[in-house]
Amino acid sequence: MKKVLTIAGSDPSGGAGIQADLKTMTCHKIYGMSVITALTAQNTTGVYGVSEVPPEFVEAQLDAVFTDIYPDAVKIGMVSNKEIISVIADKLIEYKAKKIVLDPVMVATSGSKLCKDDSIEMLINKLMPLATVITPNIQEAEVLCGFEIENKEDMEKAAIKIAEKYSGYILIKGGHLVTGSDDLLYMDGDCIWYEQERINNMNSHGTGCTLSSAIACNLAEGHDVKTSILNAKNYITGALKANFSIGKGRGPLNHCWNL
Ligand SMILES: Nc1ncnc2c1ncn2[C@@H]1O[C@H](COP(=O)(O)OP(=O)(O)OP(=O)(O)O)[C@@H](O)[C@H]1O
Ligand SMILES: Cc1ncc(CO)c(N)n1
Repeated sequence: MKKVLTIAGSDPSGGAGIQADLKTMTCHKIYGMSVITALTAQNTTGVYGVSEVPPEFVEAQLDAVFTDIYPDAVKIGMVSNKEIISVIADKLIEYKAKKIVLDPVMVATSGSKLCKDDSIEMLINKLMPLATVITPNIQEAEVLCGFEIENKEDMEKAAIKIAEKYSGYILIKGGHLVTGSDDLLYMDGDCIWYEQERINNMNSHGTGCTLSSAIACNLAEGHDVKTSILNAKNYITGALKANFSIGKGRGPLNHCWNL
């Protein structure tokens, strides 16, 4: 069985963060492991509190995992401050971690901030260079490129701009565009569009976490980046189409739809 590690925040309501990642891994028949960076008090209606894990304890968790069960791929989600980002980058370098999917989580679906403004530079300079693929949504891509994105043409321009600072694969997710849910993969001047008709389902809490974990699972299985994204996109589409509906707000996906 392949092993994947998620480094992310906890969502006690089970739709996003660590919980979404571990469910996704289990439904891919992958052995999932988790290093928790922050506790959040959140549910389908919003984020009501965040308690960051001390960086030394993030470090202790990373040591515990890497010295015992070496992951075949790593997914990084919510990393909310500079100290935590720095410690993660140092440890990933020390343990020579491979196949790293970085979801630069900045804001929750509900609109709450999940990272401090002054940590973004550290994320760009220390963590992004280690990633095989980064998966910003539209809003996060806007922060990374410095201009507004309104359509697919803007997404291509944004990817070209982000590529000035980052040489790996860039997947800009189009889930927040009104026109459709097409995602753009950019690398070395090549654009690949993963086209998907918009599914009429407001229960999309945790789609970003789930997609990046599914990509990590596919990379761990030995698929290349393009195939991993195609498979992950099919998985997320199925999980949205399953039309699961729980909670009082924007509900989670049905992670088990494929079993
Ligand atoms: N209504 C939808 N129909 C089809 N695909 C969707 C829909 N909403 C999101 N997706 C897909 O889900 C994936 C995650 O995209 P999205 O832009 O929602 O990420 P995100 O904002 O990081 O997610 P999160 O809500 O977890 O923060 C992408 O592949 C996107 O295309
Ligand atoms: C813990 C956590 N990570 C990521 C997201 C983004 O969906 C969220 N809402 N919560």
